[in-house]
Amino acid sequence: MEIPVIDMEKFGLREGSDNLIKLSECLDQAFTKTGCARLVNHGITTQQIENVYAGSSLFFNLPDELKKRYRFVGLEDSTVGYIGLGTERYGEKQDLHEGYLIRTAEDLPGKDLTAEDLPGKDLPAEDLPGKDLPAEDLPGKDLPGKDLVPGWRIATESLHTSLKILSSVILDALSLAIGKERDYLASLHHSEGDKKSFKLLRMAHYPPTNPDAAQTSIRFDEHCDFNTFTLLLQDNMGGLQGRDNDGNWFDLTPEPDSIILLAAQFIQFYSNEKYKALRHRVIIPEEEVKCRHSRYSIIYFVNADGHIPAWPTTATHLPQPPPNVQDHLMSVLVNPVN
Ligand SMILES: O=C(O)CCC(=O)C(=O)O
Ligand SMILES: [Fe+2]
Repeated sequence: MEIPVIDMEKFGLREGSDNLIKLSECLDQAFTKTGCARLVNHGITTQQIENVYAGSSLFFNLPDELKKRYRFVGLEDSTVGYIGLGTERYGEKQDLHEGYLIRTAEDLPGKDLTAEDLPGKDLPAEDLPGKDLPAEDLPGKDLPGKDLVPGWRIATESLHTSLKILSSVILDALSLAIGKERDYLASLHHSEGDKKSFKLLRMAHYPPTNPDAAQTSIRFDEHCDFNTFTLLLQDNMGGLQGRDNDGNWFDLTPEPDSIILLAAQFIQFYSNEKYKALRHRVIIPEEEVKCRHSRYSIIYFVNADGHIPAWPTTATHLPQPPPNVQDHLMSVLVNPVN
């Protein structure tokens, strides 16, 4: 399966509407054909991405008791926090991923998480989790006794800002693609960062495993996303797959600096089913060196505001009246147990 490549530089991102029309045509083709695209020359630098992975590596390698302090408690009370290994399950198999969900970088662990918390607090900084990274890349390099993950927040904020800019261009182009005014989707996606916002950024970690684990487990079981569209960044470990219209799985292979764009449910419903949310999953790589290695990814879920109908009131194949986005999310998301 050939994944459509969209070169964002060609459209001069923030310029004339003519370019936006061209982008909307590319998105229309990509979403109609495959439900996904590979974005290149999107303006986000390798360094921005690597810095976030470095912080993720530092955090996810902390002991469980510490990570659980930041536990996600469910969408009703809060949309943010740490989701532990095995607390989300999408199918028969055991999911092997953990993640940290945020609305803004401020939701990441703050000054309350210091070197004092670490079991190995007397160790030199280079022996702290993430020691496989060069010392100058370590977000917590100013240890000991300081805020442990300031670099994670700073790096995440920078990446998040860039992802927001990219996503607003895509929202505008998709509005045109579904035959609406340019600002149509933006007007349904106002909220950002506040308690009501369901635009979420997830830092994900897939711990090392072994080839036999694939019998009973999977890194992330198949599903489609419930938001509008998803921007997905992955390291070079591989395993991400999408499912085509005939039910066959194809690889969404990592390529340096590219971002995978996935059509999700909201755009499926609001395009009158012209676009289909892409089913996807992350498998345990067959290649032993890869499956014995951690995998990191960053996923930006662009979602409409909580009070917006989850599907149009004109959709005849769906129950009417539609629930709002917030209630719909609550009903479909697997609520982590703890
Ligand atoms: O980590 C990945 O590559 C995929 C994760 C995913 O599909 C999700 O978080 O919805
Ligand atoms: Fe997903």
